Amino acid sequence: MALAAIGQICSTASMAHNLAQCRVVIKKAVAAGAKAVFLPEASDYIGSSPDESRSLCKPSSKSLFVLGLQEDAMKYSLPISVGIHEPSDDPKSKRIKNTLIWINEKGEITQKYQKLHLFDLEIEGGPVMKESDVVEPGSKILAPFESPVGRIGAMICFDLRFPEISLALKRQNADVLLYPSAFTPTTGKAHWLSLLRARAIECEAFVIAAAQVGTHNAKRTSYGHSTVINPWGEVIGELGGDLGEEPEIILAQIDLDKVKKTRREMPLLRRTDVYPEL
Ligand SMILES: O=C(O)CNC(=O)[C@H](CS)NC(=O)CCC(=O)C(=O)O
Repeated sequence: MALAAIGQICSTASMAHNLAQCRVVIKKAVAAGAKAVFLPEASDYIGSSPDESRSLCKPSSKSLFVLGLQEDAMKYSLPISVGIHEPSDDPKSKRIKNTLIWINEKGEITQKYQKLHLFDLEIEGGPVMKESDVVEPGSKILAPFESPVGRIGAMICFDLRFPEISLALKRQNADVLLYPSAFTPTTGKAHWLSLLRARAIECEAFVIAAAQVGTHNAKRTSYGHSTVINPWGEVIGELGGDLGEEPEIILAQIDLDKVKKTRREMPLLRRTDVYPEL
């Protein structure tokens, strides 16, 4: 049993401002005795145009945002999961990476996951997004890794719509599924909670979804509603759709016995003789 802190922020193009918001979350987490902190997708920045997003992008070793979080992780002996942007490995590429990094309690980056599914959306009279113009997709699932709150399976935002990836992580014994996100208000209202609960129920795992909230710039707003769900599908922590006075957190006990008990009481044995194993 360990306490997780999930922070909800509103990133802008100012990395200093975004780091300050994350530090409010971290301070609250430390005061509460949390054993790990979870921050949203794109916590480092949300640009107002593809060009701005590209120009703000730096290697994590040179990002004041990432260095600041590494310093805090070390100072408080507190691991941090956070969504950031990184340059492509191909110096000629015009696209950047949408990455989740795990900073351990010594302040070292020990895990990286690059978002597999990119969000291209064109809703009539609604939001239009073309993430694939700016972001290059990853090409592998990150094997689940150990943390103070259990074995973590990392995904990002739009990955939530693809159960194949969460099922593959569950098959590798993930206890906790992460979906750091920046959902649109339109799709969030319609689908966010149902998808998160479905992933928790079908994987019999905890789901931790730290979300961006509120108005990032004249063109972008996020749905918020950061959520934590247990392996039975019950919402054990939830925030609202406004930033409020300052970034808020959810504190949630991650009880790994609940994962074992749920999987023991209702085994979900797949018919891989009939359909392929994921
Ligand atoms: O722009 C950035 O830098 C950060 N990235 C995002 O906000 C991404 C891509 S635009 N958002 C999503 O994947 C939302 C998915 C969603 O809303 C849904 O599946 O309904």
